[in-house]
Amino acid sequence: MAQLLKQSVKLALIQLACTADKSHNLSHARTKVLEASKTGAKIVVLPECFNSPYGTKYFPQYAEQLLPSPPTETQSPSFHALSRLAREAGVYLVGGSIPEKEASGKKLFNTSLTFAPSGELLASHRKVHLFDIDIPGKITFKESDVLSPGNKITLIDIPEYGKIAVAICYDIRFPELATIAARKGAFLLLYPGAFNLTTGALHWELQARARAMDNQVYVGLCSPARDMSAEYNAWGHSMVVGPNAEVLEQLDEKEGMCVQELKAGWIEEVRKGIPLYGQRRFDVYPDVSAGIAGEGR
Ligand SMILES: NC(=O)CC(=O)C(=O)O
Repeated sequence: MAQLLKQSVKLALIQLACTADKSHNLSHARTKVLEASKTGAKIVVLPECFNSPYGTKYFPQYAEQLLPSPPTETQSPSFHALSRLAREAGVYLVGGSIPEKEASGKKLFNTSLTFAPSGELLASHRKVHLFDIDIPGKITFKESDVLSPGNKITLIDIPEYGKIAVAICYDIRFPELATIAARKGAFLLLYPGAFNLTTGALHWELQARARAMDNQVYVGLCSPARDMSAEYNAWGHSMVVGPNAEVLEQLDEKEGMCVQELKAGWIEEVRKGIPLYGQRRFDVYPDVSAGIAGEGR
């Protein structure tokens, strides 16, 4: 049987210090992505909302339409900066996420764009599950006050390496998305995400390891660095987890970068030892991946 990850590849997660200045965030991301590419990383990931503060009052102000053609560059600065950067660095760039304004201008989304080393847009993922929570005395957040949800699972076929899945932050709490992506052959689940000091301490590592353990795949979570002067304090702790749910690397809360080699053959080795894949009982419960098309764009 063919290996899910066709050849070993270095993954870099950039835990970026994000500010309220969009053009600074874009140029700082460029510096860090170029630094990541010098380590030999071929898949590079930025955090959720890396070009804007994370907060519902900021999304309308920072949102961009995603217009690929040249005369519209001023309307889509992040789209163009990420595309150019993927080409300049020669990497597959999972551009964290940015607030997106739909063409009609009516709806806003939290959207992740993935570019090939040619600069071509390979996929866009709109956060499917919006972050609406209310933990008394701790944190209340309601993305759905201003954002609309996406409606697809995003699987991206990278010819040299295999399939990866991209989803955003709160999406990780819904294991169906991960299971469907893994059953459709993903070797890596990537989540740009910004948990906070309450939910980060409770669930960040647990979620990453659970998705890896359930599906026996690699998982990467990429957070912004923590900024205690911002209204929303990100947890940080970007991490790479292996298919045995082993934490390969985890940062603290400060700006930094995880660079890890994902090893071809390791997923198959893990699945040989604990052969969940041949032991499922679809005669007892349904296959959640049946009939669902994972799409790139
Ligand atoms: N920010 C999010 O989307 C999710 C989060 O912080 C959590 O699930 O906790």
